[in-house]
Amino acid sequence: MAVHEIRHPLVRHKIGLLREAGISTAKFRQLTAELGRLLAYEACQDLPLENVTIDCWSGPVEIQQIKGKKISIVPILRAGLGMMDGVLDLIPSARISVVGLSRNEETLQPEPYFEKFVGQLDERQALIVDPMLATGGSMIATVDMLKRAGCRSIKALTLVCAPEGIAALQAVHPEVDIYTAAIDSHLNEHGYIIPGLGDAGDKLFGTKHG
Ligand SMILES: O=P(O)(O)OC[C@H]1O[C@H](OP(=O)(O)OP(=O)(O)O)[C@H](O)[C@@H]1O
Ligand SMILES: O=c1cc[nH]c(=O)[nH]1
Ligand SMILES: [Mg+2]
Repeated sequence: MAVHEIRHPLVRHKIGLLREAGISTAKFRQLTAELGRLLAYEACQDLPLENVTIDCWSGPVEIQQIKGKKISIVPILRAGLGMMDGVLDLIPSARISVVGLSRNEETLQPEPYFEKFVGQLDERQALIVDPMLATGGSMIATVDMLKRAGCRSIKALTLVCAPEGIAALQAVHPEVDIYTAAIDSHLNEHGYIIPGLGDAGDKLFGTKHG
């Protein structure tokens, strides 16, 4: 598994802004979508191209198109929705497969509550989006679900990863590449990433203050 921590100055700048305590819901949403867009740009770097001849105004011309596999964006509810629109800005025709998981605050285990996948997942590149990879449990469960549905090509886009979560995902699904804006220090005793962002879902949806 390759872990791509994106070093682009725009990504470094925006992830820094996102860490500010007291950030408004509007600003958190805006930056999360912008980072989703920048990470999607990086994650699509190796999509294969094919040459196609089209009718241009000046006559036939050979152009390049993305070949083969079509993309399914896979937001993990809720927080993954915050990145989804940014990814859709770049890939507006992508199909969307939704996974609902809620991390139990006591056990830190992901509890599934929703799954709705598009068809032909075996022919699609899945781009899972979730701002936080903490213990890795939610990402591992999502990859498990996608594989059970036949998906064979999966990438994970996250804003912040804990080293513990990367190791856990790597141990179970070594072929899944990660594209992230930051690899942080560690998890605290409550399973939160340090320094991290706090609770990304609550910040995006305005369900908790502070
Ligand atoms: O790597 P893990 O230890 O599994 O933790 C990460 C998960 O926790 C958060 O979601 P949460 O369950 O809080 O749901 P929410 O998005 O609805 O707030 C986050 O968005 C990830 O999905
Ligand atoms: O740091 C963390 C860990 C899990 N979920 C979050 O929203 N933040
Ligand atoms: Mg949450």
